[in-house]
Amino acid sequence: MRSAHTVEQVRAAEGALLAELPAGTLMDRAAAGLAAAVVDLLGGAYGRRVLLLLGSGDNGGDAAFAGARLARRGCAVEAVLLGSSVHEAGLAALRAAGGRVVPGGSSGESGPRSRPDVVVDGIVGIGGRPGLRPEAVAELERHRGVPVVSVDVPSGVSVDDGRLVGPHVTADLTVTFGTHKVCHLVDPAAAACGAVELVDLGLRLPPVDVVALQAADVSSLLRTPGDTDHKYTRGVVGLRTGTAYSGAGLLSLAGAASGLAGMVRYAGPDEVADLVRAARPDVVVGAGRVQAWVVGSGGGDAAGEDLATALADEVPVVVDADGLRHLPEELPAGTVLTPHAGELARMLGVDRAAVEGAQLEHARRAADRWGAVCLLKGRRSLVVAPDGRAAVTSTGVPWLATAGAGDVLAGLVGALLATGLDAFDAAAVGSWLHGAAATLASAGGPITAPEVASAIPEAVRRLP
Ligand SMILES: NC(=O)C1=CN([C@@H]2O[C@H](COP(=O)(O)OP(=O)(O)OC[C@H]3O[C@@H](n4cnc5c(N)ncnc54)[C@H](O)[C@@H]3O)[C@@H](O)[C@H]2O)[C@@H](O)CC1
Ligand SMILES: [K+]
Repeated sequence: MRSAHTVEQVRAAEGALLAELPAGTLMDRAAAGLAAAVVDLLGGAYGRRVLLLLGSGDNGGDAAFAGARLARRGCAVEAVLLGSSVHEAGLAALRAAGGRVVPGGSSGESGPRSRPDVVVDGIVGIGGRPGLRPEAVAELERHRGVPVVSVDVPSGVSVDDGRLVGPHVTADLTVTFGTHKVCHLVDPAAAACGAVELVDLGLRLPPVDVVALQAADVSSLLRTPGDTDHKYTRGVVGLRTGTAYSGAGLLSLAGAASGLAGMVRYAGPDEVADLVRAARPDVVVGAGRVQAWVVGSGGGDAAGEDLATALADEVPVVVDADGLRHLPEELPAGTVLTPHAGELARMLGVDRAAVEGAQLEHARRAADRWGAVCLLKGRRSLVVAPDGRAAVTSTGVPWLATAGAGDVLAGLVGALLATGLDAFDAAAVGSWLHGAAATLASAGGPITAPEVASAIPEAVRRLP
């Protein structure tokens, strides 16, 4: 599991460790890891040109000490000072190792002599306010096209919530220390991190609020059938979907009928039921006892009625698409809402851009408002529980942004709920598997929603 901590948690853990260790130990560990990552990226050290962008805090200190290590290994290291002050010990170490300070600025004459092979962004770290000063923006602009390694976080991003609220660095690689921060996992900031590498500092950290499941976590959460299981003990998932748009109904069914639950029931309108009978002999048509319902996908105006009927059964419910327009004031614990950014914006009465810019905040608002798990679909879908816990989905490919993919996801989450997973785990595991299935189906090329559904069993088979 990848875990992300807040700045406050990191500071507390660092403080405790700093008190036990000789001065400079943590920064030395950070700088060693950072220098090694830069050498890896460059494919060597000797003769490589490294440009450090140094701000005034310890983030710049990390970069300067790493620069000293790189200079000792034969890199030509230059530094531009962008802060009102500089980490003096770091700068002294850099100079002693042969690194030199060069003026910044937009003119080629006053700056570094030749194009660097890498820019190391030590402008600000976890102590930074979001945004960048104009000098920093100009300096970054000047080296556009050169790979950027960010120290701890891409400078300028909002570290604790993953927002982007002003100019920021867009990194190829971010080398972070001690633990992941929220901005490494949550979009849109996560998209600015590039690849993320974690350097262990030996911090003792508290439990986390934001995680990203890995394959092994999914494997241990997934309920696999035992010798004594039969179809009913494995769980029955029911669908009241496709009332207005039969295609969406069939796709939610395809997601639900991927073999994870013991049985799938379709309880939608007769016209769609006829299609279901023809397409899916494994699906039982007609209402009956279920352990979880899926409603809303392709539901149109009837989705409100479908939702009310499902809720009356007092089993967990996945509410998708049109169902999200008919939410009652309060929902029972165990409900999963699956909006995309536009739907969540409508639910909360805000602009879509506001949701896209602050995804964690808005998903948390919805989870809190309705007392339900909110699965906000996006490049890195977010699953948030009413108590604020969040799981970020790290699987998937851009090709997954295709019509009907959300219907498949709703069905899949419903099937997982029916197997007995709680709402948070069902949504997190479902979202992870959905992304993994998309990656398998895509194999680098375009995909359609039915192909994603068909690849779910293979995604499960490949779990460790
Ligand atoms: N605390 C520790 O024990 C460790 C900290 N480490 C490093 O220390 C960093 C945190 O250092 P600091 O607390 O000194 O803070 P930062 O280096 O993140 O930045 C704070 C400084 O930047 C200025 N600043 C704030 N926002 C700015 C902006 N938008 N543009 C320009 N300047 C801005 C502030 O005035 C302050 O001088 C971490 O990110 C990490 O890189 C590592 O060395 C590991 C150990
Ligand atoms: K940085």
